[in-house]
Amino acid sequence: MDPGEVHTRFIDWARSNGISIDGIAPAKFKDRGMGIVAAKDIKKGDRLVHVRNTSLITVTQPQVQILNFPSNTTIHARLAAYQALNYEDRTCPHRPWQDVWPSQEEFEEILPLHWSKKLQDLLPHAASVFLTNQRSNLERDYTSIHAIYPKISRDLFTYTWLIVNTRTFYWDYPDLPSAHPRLPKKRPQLKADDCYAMCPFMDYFNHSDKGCDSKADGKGYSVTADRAYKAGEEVYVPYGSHTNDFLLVEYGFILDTNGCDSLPLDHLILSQLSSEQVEVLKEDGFYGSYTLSPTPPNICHRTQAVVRLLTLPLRRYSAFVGGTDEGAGDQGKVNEYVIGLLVKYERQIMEIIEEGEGLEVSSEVKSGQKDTLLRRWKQVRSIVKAGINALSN
Ligand SMILES: C[S@@+](CC[C@H](N)C(=O)[O-])C[C@H]1O[C@@H](n2cnc3c(N)ncnc32)[C@H](O)[C@@H]1O
Repeated sequence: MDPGEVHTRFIDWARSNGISIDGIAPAKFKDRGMGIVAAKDIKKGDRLVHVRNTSLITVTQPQVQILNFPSNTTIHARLAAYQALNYEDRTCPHRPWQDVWPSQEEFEEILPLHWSKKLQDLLPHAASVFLTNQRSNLERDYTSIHAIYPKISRDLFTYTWLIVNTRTFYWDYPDLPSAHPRLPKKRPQLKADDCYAMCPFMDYFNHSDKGCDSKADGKGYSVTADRAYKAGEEVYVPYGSHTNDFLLVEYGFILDTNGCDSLPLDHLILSQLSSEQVEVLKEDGFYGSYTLSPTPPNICHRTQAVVRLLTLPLRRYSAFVGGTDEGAGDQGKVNEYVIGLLVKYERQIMEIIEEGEGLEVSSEVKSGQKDTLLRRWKQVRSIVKAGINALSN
């Protein structure tokens, strides 16, 4: 189970930097880089790792604070710039940590941001929306950093920005008092985008929809075993309740089994609405975020509402959203409408899968990228089929 020299050096560095590691070790896995294995049998509730708050990298750390950023620079951009400024410095204090991160080439292979346009154009709609947002956030951050640190190249910034994106943990500064001047904003105003911490060693854990519990408190960050593990088993930490489209764009992989997976239906439904219907839905708080899940009840309450507006007299829709009618009497009509949309979508999916299968592997279309894209589309088709079957019965 020897993880290799750079990893052994990093573990020594980690232990001497306030990180306790108990019963687990880094290991290399096929198709997912490094991860964590149980180095011995582990009991449920055992603490596997603790990272002291002073070993985290956050914007309140003095070495990040001394950098000069305009006040509207995002936390993501500040951490990425800090890493970029240190990246070429062999004497940087956390060099052993940087040495175990995935390379730029590995990101180019797995992250859709780096895929060719040909493949990006074939992404499922939800993934393509995530990618557009990611691209515009990166552009915003690069523009603000380039203005003050022009020596940081776009390539290096993109790399460290993606390192931050794939390797940070949620940290709402529990070690600092509520109105501490080092907080980016006063605590009650903290947004999720402010709560980034880079967490040495913790960032070895791969994601699964089920796994160990991670917890932050005033002393630092820790991971506790969610169940018993046999020596040699991989140990996961869930990154959150994410769909496979989100995981693909933000982290560069999809899960074969993902209890949090679903499909947004907005791209099928919003185009069916008249401008009056859009107004009604906005007023009632039911505009957008329509979802299809692979398991019952398959269509969410918001989808129930919008389809009622599309297919029934206004008063029946109003009774449903107002809660005076549960809507069972109209369910057949709602299901029939959604099945119609899904059957049409399934035909489009088949065409896309056919197009994807026909792509020749080349420098523009790497075989792993094509494989991931097709796997995702086949998952999308299964969710759609499950929806059609459930609603037909
Ligand atoms: C926090 S890092 C985890 C450690 C990482 N595997 C490494 O080699 O350093 C997150 C990255 O790990 C990979 N990853 C995490 N969970 C995965 C999984 N279940 N399957 C495939 N890749 C995974 C993805 O590349 C993701 O961007």
